[in-house]
Amino acid sequence: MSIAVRVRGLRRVFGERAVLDGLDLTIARGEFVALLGASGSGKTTLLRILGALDGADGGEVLVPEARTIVFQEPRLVPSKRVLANVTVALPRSEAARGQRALAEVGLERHARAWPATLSGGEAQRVSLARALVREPELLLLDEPFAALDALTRLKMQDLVGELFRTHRPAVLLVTHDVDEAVRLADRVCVLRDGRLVTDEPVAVARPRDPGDPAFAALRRRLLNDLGVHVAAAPPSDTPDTALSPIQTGVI
Ligand SMILES: Nc1ncnc2c1ncn2[C@@H]1O[C@H](COP(=O)(O)OP(=O)(O)OP(=O)(O)O)[C@@H](O)[C@H]1O
Repeated sequence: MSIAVRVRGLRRVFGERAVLDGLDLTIARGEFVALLGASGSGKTTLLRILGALDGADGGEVLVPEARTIVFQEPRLVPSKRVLANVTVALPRSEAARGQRALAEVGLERHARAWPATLSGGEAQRVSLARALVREPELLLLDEPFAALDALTRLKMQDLVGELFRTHRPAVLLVTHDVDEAVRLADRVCVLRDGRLVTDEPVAVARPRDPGDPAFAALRRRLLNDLGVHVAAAPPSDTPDTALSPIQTGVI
């Protein structure tokens, strides 16, 4: 297995608290890993360290040079048109790639638009195009769909799945949404008390259907690992409307 990310014994301390405390994580090249954890468990801290936006207090972190982060908010430059936002980090000679990246996220006709005229979902697609145009070996996604409405979120998940299959970067996706993690990832991890308490492959056939018993069983296990106790699946004659919000998998 060729490795994209190797983290050993990672420690990060804020004040008195070791937010990351002996964390180990390996991501293979081209592997999609989802990271779940309660609010404040240190997910963003880990992502920021992998993206070199923050330093570690101990341990070993090996990541590829070619890496990019997509945040919850698109962080576009308001004074640059959409295409210029996408190509901002490219040499001028490679600007044509920006147009192709926009086409991949379905926004080729918005190349000359200003960021302020885009919807939230469109702006986030631009930020994905900006990240992928550099062909990163590691793509760090920090709750990239959290601010979007449920329908846009599902469409974005499909898009990220497609882009992942085309570009094949290693991905670390931080999310609060257990279903999103199970839909997209090759492996899911749960961060608690400074380290990964769960790290397991997603053994659910693709395309992944939340109605698949293997999907539901993994969801239930992950929610339990996150401290949310969910009863076993209801009998099949129970109407869907009986599902509680927790069973949608968003923590
Ligand atoms: N620069 C900082 N200075 C002090 N404390 C910090 C700093 N950055 C993060 N923390 C603390 O570290 C803990 C973990 O924060 P982090 O943002 O990594 O959690 P998270 O799991 O991403 O949470 P959420 O899911 O709510 O986004 C929190 O208690 C936070 O207050």
